[in-house]
Amino acid sequence: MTLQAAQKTSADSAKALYGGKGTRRITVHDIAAAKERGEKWPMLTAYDAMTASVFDEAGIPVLLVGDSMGNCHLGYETTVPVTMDEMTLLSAAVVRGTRRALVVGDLPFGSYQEGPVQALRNATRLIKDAGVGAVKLEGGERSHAQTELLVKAGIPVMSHLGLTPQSVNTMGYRVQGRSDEAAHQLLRDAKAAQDAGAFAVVLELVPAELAAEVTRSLHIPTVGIGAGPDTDAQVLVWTDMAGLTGGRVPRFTKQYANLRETLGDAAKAFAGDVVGGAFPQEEHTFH
Ligand SMILES: Nc1nc(=O)c2c([nH]1)NC[C@@H]1CN(c3ccc(C(=O)N[C@@H](CCC(=O)O)C(=O)O)cc3)CN21
Ligand SMILES: CC(C)C(=O)C(=O)O
Ligand SMILES: [Mg+2]
Repeated sequence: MTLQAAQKTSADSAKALYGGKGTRRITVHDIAAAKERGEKWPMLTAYDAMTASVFDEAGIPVLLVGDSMGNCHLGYETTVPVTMDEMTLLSAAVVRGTRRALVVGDLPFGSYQEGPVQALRNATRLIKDAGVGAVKLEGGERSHAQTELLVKAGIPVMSHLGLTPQSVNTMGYRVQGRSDEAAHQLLRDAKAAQDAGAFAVVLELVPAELAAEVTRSLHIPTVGIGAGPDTDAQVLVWTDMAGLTGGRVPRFTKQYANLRETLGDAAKAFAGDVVGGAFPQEEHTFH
């Protein structure tokens, strides 16, 4: 498929999710309706207002302010150091840059593990101070009480299972759910998330067959990343998808542009013009 055709397909599917209107923000009800209609939808991460506005105008219906901002935006090695202050600041920027997308904010490591009350306090901050429409947290059974309290309080929750990067220090970055026991645990986690009231479940780095089984067993949508073709939605980290991430990227990523090269070339051209005296010219100059 050509990129243009791919873009058209993406815009069309987003339009379907918008119910053909596209004049208001997507809600979790639109997400539920898309699952009933069997529609697939795209999700991207975003960490700033300008990039978010590009994705919003491109028709991406759901934007995740991921704690992947830790490595993709803030220069940390992992997502583990990301704080509530950082999440709140960048989530607010993404909300300001968008008009139609449902903005989901990740709850960072240490902001909900103490228990439901801590989770509610921090999720409330993202809802009130940043203006996000939903939050995401890692863990199914282990985060059941947190999810339940947030949903009771009126905060939509997206759950995140499989590879949960906030646990990198215990699990590493390996494919999850390969053994029978691990597959059964993933199914239990997915059910726990659904029972607690989650509106969607991210499945990261799990075998495609298992992701398909989880997708069939739930009435809420699954959002895959490295989980094969049979989830209801797909999410990618935007800097990976656009070719801006430096160094190694996960094998499940597809690169749709090469922003690293494009930006580098622009910077080199500017530098050359300054050194060679070709910039600024008369049209850039005031008298
Ligand atoms: N830039 C970026 N992209 C991501 O997708 C991402 C982040 N950052 N940060 C948070 C988490 C961490 N993620 C990761 C990190 C590493 C692998 C990785 O190295 N995967 C191996 C597969 C390992 C196996 O076969 O078991 C790979 O080769 O892709 C995967 C997901 C996904 N998330
Ligand atoms: C990879 C997605 C699901 C995520 O949690 C993030 O970007 O932080
Ligand atoms: Mg995350």
